Amino acid sequence: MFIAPSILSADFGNFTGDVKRIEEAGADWVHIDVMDGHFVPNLTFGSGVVEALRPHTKMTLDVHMMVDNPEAHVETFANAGADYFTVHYEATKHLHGLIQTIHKHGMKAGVAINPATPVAAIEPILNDVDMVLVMTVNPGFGGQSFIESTVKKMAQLHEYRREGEGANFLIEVDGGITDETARICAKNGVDAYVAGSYIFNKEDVSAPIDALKQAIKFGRMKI
Ligand SMILES: O=C(CO)[C@H](O)[C@H](O)COP(=O)(O)O
Ligand SMILES: [Co+2]
Repeated sequence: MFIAPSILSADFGNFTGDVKRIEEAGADWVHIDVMDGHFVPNLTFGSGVVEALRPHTKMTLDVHMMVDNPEAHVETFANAGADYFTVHYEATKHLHGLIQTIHKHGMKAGVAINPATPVAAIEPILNDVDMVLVMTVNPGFGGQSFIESTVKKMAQLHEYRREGEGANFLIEVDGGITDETARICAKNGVDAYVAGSYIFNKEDVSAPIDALKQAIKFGRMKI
């Protein structure tokens, strides 16, 4: 299991300090939400934040691109030190080619699906990706509530991975993740858990990270 705190809810004036705090508290990845004000209404940050964080942590840098035309940014994020580069199915016309380009640049390729997008839409590329991100809220903002109807997509992906030949992707969830919702996701085969407000809204970030790990362990026993 991978716990991936989203720095969307961190202190924008002290990203390196907050990244050190989550690393010491046992987080595995840093989730970096890139928003362009077009694909989603919000604007956040670009590859400069990845480049600035890279020397300060050994954690995997998990970049979530909520932008139109993600093709234009593959090279800069690869050079900045991103490990996962996850693009939205809804944001590109040439998903298969984009996955190839991401791999050519030495990054792991993820594909994200919005709550209204079915798993069937990405089935043709499931054997080509390293991760599928099931959005459990509509993208754009932190602090929203988990959308229950997304759970069956986790189960479908888990089933596909178990039955299908050549499928080797991780399943990630993002949005409204708490100990309660993480337990539901864990029961449905999820590997990576993004949480922003649940972690950073607490004084002591180790308590929510520990609570997530416990909930996931418990949920996995029910698979
Ligand atoms: O991609 C995102 C929003 O589009 C964020 O990663 C996500 O919302 C995390 O925030 P929270 O855990 O507070 O819901
Ligand atoms: Co995200």
